[in-house]
Amino acid sequence: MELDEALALIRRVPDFPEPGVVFQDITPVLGTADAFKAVVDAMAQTLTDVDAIVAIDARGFFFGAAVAYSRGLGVVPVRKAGKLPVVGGKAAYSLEYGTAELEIPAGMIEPGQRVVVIDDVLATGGTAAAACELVELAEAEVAGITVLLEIGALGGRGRLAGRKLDTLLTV
Ligand SMILES: O=P(O)(O)OC[C@H]1O[C@H](OP(=O)(O)OP(=O)(O)O)[C@H](O)[C@@H]1O
Ligand SMILES: Nc1ncnc2[nH]cnc12
Repeated sequence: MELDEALALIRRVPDFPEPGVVFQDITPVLGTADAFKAVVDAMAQTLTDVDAIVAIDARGFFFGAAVAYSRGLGVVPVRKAGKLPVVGGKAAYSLEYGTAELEIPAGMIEPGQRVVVIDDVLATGGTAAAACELVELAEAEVAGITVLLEIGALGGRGRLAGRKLDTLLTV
């Protein structure tokens, strides 16, 4: 399947999870074998010199794990607070529809490693910026951020200024 056809499967759901938000639902991309492959392959091609992948809880796990597997890399889950048994660092952040805290597992990233952060959607950039903060807290380098979909009007790209940012689609 062509990448464009795969990306066209993303559904826009008005007023979810709260009034005024247009939710970009990537579920049909996950559930359609050819689309999932097209998207994962395209995300994997954005990586250059990389030692590890950080994938963001929860939707980022699908893409981060698949990209890591396809590139022969490990995947480090950055999780919503309270889910990891051994925590290396914590960062609070706000996103389009709320606030939360992310945690990185201890000892999974070596100082100096080049790490790419992977997620499904970039909106305000709060989540991705927090994940980058955690990578840098581990004294590793953020080699890039790769997302499937960027919501341009919410300014996430500006929040990540100076970093390598790859997105397959901007709406
Ligand atoms: O750029 P931002 O404004 O920070 O928003 C983007 C984040 O929002 C969504 O996650 P959500 O917290 O809804 O969690 P989920 O993946 O568990 O559904 C999405 O998967 C990104 O991680
Ligand atoms: N509008 C949106 N759709 C899907 N995921 C999101 N994360 C933050 N804003 C979002």
